[in-house]
This record gives sequence, structure tokens and C-alpha cells, in this order.
Amino acid sequence: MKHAVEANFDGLVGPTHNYAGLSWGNVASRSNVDAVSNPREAALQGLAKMKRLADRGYVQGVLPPHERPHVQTLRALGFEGTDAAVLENVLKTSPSLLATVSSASAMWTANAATVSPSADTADHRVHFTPANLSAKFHRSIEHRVTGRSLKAIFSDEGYFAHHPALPSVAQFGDEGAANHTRLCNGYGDPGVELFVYGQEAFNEQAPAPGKYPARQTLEASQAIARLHGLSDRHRVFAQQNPPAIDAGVFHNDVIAVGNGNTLFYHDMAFLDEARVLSDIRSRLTGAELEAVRVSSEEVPIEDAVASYLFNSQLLNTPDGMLLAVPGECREVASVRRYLDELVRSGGPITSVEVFDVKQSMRNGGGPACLRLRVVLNDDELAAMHRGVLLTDELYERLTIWVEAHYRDQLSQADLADPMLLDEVRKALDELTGILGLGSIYDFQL
Ligand SMILES: NCCC[C@H](NC(=O)CCC(=O)O)C(=O)O
Repeated sequence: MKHAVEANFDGLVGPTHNYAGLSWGNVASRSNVDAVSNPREAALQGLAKMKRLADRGYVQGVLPPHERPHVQTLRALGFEGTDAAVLENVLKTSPSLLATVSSASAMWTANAATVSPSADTADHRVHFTPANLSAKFHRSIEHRVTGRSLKAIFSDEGYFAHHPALPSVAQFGDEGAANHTRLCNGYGDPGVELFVYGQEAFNEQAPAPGKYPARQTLEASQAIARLHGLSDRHRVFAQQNPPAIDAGVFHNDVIAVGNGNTLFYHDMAFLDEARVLSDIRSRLTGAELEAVRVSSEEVPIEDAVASYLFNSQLLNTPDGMLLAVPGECREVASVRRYLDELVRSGGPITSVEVFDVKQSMRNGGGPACLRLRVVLNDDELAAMHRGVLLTDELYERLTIWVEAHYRDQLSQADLADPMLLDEVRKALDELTGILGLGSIYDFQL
């Protein structure tokens, strides 16, 4: 076994972070529609989370925000003229369309891609597939730039394999690592990758949610597992419980999180819980599965969704696991009670820490949504582009950069301001310099 670490790559919140209510099925996104956002605070909250974890010794990376508003998408939809004219016209024709091309949603990097560590894959390389995010138009325009960023960071083909996103249609809807978790003994040991899907695309008889969309299909999950070269002993497919989706659980990471040999989940997470657990148990080697199950009596599903209890990061510490939860967990009585008992229970989770990511939470993105996990062995860590790894110096530079370029309030009407687009491009051009990424944005190519 090679020594490996779990690196977390957080999405740096972009300068157009706003509340447009774009995600039907995501309760927070809908309930904060038209609220005035604070992009500067959002980015600083994200950086503070990264810094705290880096200070604790975790390998912490940064993924850059995307260019928004994305004028190129508007041009592909027939808007013409200067960039300012395009923005003016789209505002007149369809303010909703302007909102969709302005979202800073690339911050939720748990949706950026699915990543399979080299200990699991047939060719022993780390495999990446950017998620097509085809369920929502505003997110479906992310994968090309996400792919460029990942290739720029993990460029050595001897260690890293990159696949294009799956076909962008509902039947292959793929939401990336938000529906993927890995159970293992040590990070460098062969593991079991759990792919959770909301619906089968090619089987109309199969169970499906009735109210809200299922964003991930079985067919997409199977395709990713094939592309990544995961044999049967490294993969398990599980259907999300349709009533959970209808209660606002639009990704599995709103109702379950795994780390090492531990799966922390709500009793409503899976359609066939017993089979999921036995499929994992029969494949996991070197360790026994620790299933930490939260019952609906302890935490009703509505409270799990309101608090984002499960959208937490579950991290190894020298003595047990740390659950890094959003501040909202302290505001929901059942969850507060549950967490107090959890750390006293003698189970694998021995500490809880609270992180304030409220700006992101109002759009339905908690601590876990904001990060993409990449397990890397020592050789792979040495081979990647290290300019995106958070050091004290990079943290300082990024904080100064945010303070120089970000607005402290943004409303829907501000999105058409041509000055905003100029500000964004200037900021991002500087950022690719700070991170040493070369040209990744359309306006740089
Ligand atoms: N993993 C968390 C993703 C949250 C994201 N929210 C949004 O896109 C809301 C954007 C808005 O409503 O302005 C989503 O639903 O995909």
C-alpha cells in the first residue's frame, strides 16, 4: 500500500455570487430568491474555512471561480453586438436568462467532478470526469472550464486521466462527487466507491421522486464507473430514497457522508438500506464498515435539510473523526441535541466543529458542497501543480485579492452592469496569475 492523503479542493466563491432561485428542488435556493448577496463576505467565509483546515494540517487546495456573466453562452443563444449590448439585450428579453449565466455556482466543487483514486482504478491512475450538471442550465455550462482547471492542476498523464463530461442530456444527468463517496481502510488502500443515483433513466417502472427532479441517473453513475476502470469489487450503486428527494435532498451529500470505514447517514437516505450496507461490507477490505445511522425520530428529515447536518466534512484526526458542520446545525434543536450526544457515544466521530458559510448556505451549499475530495499518494501529490495548495502566503494573497475586486452587495439588477463583467475579467486574469494556472477562461483564449 502506498501512503496517501485526502486533499480537499474548495471552490473559491466568484464575484457574481447571488441569489437567483435557480434550483427547483433545492429548498434554500428557492427560499432566498432575490435576497441581496454579499460576494465579498461569501468568498472570505470560504477562504476562512480553507485556512482553518489547512492550519490543522489537512492538504487544502483551491479551485478557481468561472467567468460570469458568461457572454459566450448568450452569443451561442443568438445575442449579438458588444458585450455591453449583449447584456443590455438579455436583460430586456429575459432577466431570468441573465441570472442563469451569472451564477457563481461553480463554487460548489462537490459537483465539479467525480474522482477515483489510483488505488481503485484498473490503470492505477487518478481518474477525473467533470460532471455535466445537465439538470440545471446554469450549472450545465460549468464542465468545460472545470475540465480545463483540473487538467491544468493535474497535468501529468502518467498519474492523472481526464475524461470529458458525459453527454449533456437528462438520461445521463451527472452531479459529480456530491453523489459519490468512498469507503476504505487507509486512503492508499483499495476502496469501495459508492455511487448514489436518484432515478433510472431507461426503466420507466423503477421508483422515482414525484415532486422534485432526480438529478443523477443510474446510467450516468455506471458510465463513470466504467470510464474510471472500477471493477465490481470497487463499486456499489445505490438508489436514493425518492421521498428524500421530494423533501429537498437534491444530492446524496445532503443526507449522507462517508470517510474511511465510516458512513454517516440518515435512515431515509437509501431506498434499500440493508442491501447498500451489505454490498459495501462484502467489498470493503482491511476494515469493518462503521455505519452511523441517524433515525428520523432523532432528526426528522426536514431538520436534516434545514440544518445541513450531513453536508459536513468528515475528517480523520489523530484521535477519531472530526465532523465539520455548518453553523445552522447549532440553530436546529434536534440536530444540536443529536450532535452533543454523538461525540459522547463512543463511536468513530469524536469531535464536531462549526463553520460559518452562511452566504453559500442560503443557496443550498454547505461545507461539503464547497469541496472536492482528491485522494493522492505521495508521488501524485508531488506531481500535481502545487500553486493551488493553500499556504499562509496564498491565503494572504487571495484575501487581498478578494478585498480588492469583490463587491459587498449584489442584487439581480446589478447583473447587467457592464462594469461588473469588466471587474470579473480583471479579477480572474489576476487570479490565474496568482494560482499559476495559465489560460483557462474563454476570455483568455
Ligand atoms: N451542492 C450544492 C449545490 C447548490 C446549488 N445551488 C444553486 O445553484 C443555487 C443558485 C441560485 O439559486 O442562485 C445547486 O442547487 O446545484
